[in-house]
Amino acid sequence: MNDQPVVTAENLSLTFETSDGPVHALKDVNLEVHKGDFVSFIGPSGCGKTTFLRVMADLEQQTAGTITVNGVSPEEARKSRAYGYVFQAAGLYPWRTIGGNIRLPLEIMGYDKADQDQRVKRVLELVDLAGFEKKFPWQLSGGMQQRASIARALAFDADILLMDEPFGALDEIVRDHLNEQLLSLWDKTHKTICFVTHSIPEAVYLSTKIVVMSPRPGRITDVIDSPLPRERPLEIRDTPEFIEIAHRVRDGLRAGHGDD
Ligand SMILES: Nc1ncnc2c1ncn2[C@@H]1O[C@H](COP(=O)(O)OP(=O)(O)OP(=O)(O)O)[C@@H](O)[C@H]1O
Repeated sequence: MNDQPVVTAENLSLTFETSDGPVHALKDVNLEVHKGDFVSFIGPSGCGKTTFLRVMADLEQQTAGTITVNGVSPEEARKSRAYGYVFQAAGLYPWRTIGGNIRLPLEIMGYDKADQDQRVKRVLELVDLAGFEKKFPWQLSGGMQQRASIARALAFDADILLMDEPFGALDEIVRDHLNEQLLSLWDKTHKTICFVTHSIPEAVYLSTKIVVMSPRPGRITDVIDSPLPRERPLEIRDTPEFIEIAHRVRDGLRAGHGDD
């Protein structure tokens, strides 16, 4: 694993001023994410998972502390197209085909037509949707739509994929399948992935690093570097090593609740 830091947050805090008073969405967050890491953020609602992803992506600004992405500010990283962002809802435009949806950011960024065609084809193959380019979103299952939205985030070769609970709305079997596919995609593309989830098994199955968070104020309570191998069949979830990490995550989540 490469040791080059992709994200470095130091004493990062973000307080929202609201009519009900200040909301401490993030308080003194310290974290390093390395190139090629698969990092999951797990914690109860309101612990700042989405806010942290949004700060990385330059969609929100911290009120104290520092953060760098690829060694520069989130704004500079955004301008150099360092990120792809995948949301909980696939967010595909119903009037555009799957290919048309993936092509949209490429059109906006001014890629020429031949380059667009080649990129759309490549990312559809990566997410196992070759042949679905001309279909409309409503002709695909929920899981396939989510894969299309991942393809859209991959199309312009961002090295960092920010994924905010992308599989949260899907049933467990579909989710298992997408988790396997996501790991294989991560392996093939060497991306750095930051992934928000509420699911302990999902976090443990996917991650090289698990960041456990707690609310009020939003903070990190544990960072677990996973000892699991990179190669992970779904059955790994029944092994003692897997169960031990899952226990540690659960304990971290319980301890955070106890602070309320
Ligand atoms: N724009 C905003 N204005 C005011 N408060 C906000 C804003 N965005 C988030 N918050 C508050 O900041 C805290 C952290 O929110 P955030 O969405 O990051 O949590 P989360 O861990 O992602 O939660 P969930 O799992 O429910 O998505 C919450 O208390 C939330 O209400």
